[in-house]
Amino acid sequence: MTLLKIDNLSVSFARGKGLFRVEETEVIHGLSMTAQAGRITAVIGASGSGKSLLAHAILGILPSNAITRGTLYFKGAPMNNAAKTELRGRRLALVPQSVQYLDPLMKVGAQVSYSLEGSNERNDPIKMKGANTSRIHARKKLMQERLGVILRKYGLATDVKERYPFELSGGMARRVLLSIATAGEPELIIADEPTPGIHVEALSETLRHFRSIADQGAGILWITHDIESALQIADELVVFYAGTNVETARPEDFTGSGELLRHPYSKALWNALPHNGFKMPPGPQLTLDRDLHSSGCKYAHRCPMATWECTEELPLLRELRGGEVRCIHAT
Ligand SMILES: Nc1ncnc2c1ncn2[C@@H]1O[C@H](COP(=O)(O)OP(=O)(O)OP(=O)(O)O)[C@@H](O)[C@H]1O
Ligand code: NI
Repeated sequence: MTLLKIDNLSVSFARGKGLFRVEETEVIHGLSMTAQAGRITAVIGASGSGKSLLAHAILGILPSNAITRGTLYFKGAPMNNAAKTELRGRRLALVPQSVQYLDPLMKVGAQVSYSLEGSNERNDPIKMKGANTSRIHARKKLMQERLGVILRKYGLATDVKERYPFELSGGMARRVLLSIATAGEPELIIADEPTPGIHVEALSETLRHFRSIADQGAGILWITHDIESALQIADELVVFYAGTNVETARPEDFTGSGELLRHPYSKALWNALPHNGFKMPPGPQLTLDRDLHSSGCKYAHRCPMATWECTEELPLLRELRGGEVRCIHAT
């Protein structure tokens, strides 16, 4: 089932220029992709390619000078800002990049309980309408039990709920972030770089947790720099380049010298990995500014296959060999 559909999303930032003029810089263009229930969709691509902005656009937390165009659908219904606020933390959850997103002045138990509340309306056997004291007690007990269950699920001892974020080790904090994101039983989880610089064991633990969350039916949008770990758990990989998606591939397409990949940038990204010998793509490294101001394919200036047609307009996303590609020359 398609949980999230992004249709032709663009994001620009408005900047005052002089007294009366406002200049718009478009950083995401023509982005179209989906996320499915029970599947992990990895979003990979270079720094600055727009991955985090995509997450923020979905959650409705872009800065106020951002201008968004295009349509986002959650289970077929268009999401306006009111819908995003309604869905956020309930049916849509974010696993943030860092522990700094935890409230430093609030005990862990309270923070996890807060997101448990999110699942109440859908999932509460003890109705609060016309509540009396015994119902309030019963509900409190139920919440404590649920809190215990979720902490145990992520290997956290019960006493963790009495701790403040600064009293957590790095590994514990990561598990707390996972508990918070999953406590409300969201249908779609957006994980923005949940694994930078963590050691191998912790990484494989995190990957296992995400896989099991997806196996239980939630959709996961996994935003990462780390192609290797994305390949271990993702059902499909969406490759970003300079603010748009250039390819959707299956994990098994990342093999050999990239001959199964569809877009020249995906091939270059794959071949630049250490075990593939750091082979860098030909052509000059462009600054994003120059990339963005060209109207055609954002990769044209670096692409060995580029022809003049490539600089005319942004190539449409098309289906190819069981995946998708945004390149007129791909076969
Ligand atoms: N508030 C903002 N105002 C103007 N430009 C912005 C703003 N936020 C992000 N950008 C620009 O949008 C582009 C995409 O940024 P984004 O953070 O989405 O990249 P990313 O792919 O998540 O990178 P990383 O892998 O480093 O996290 C960048 O070029 C960035 O400079
Ligand atoms: Ni980012």
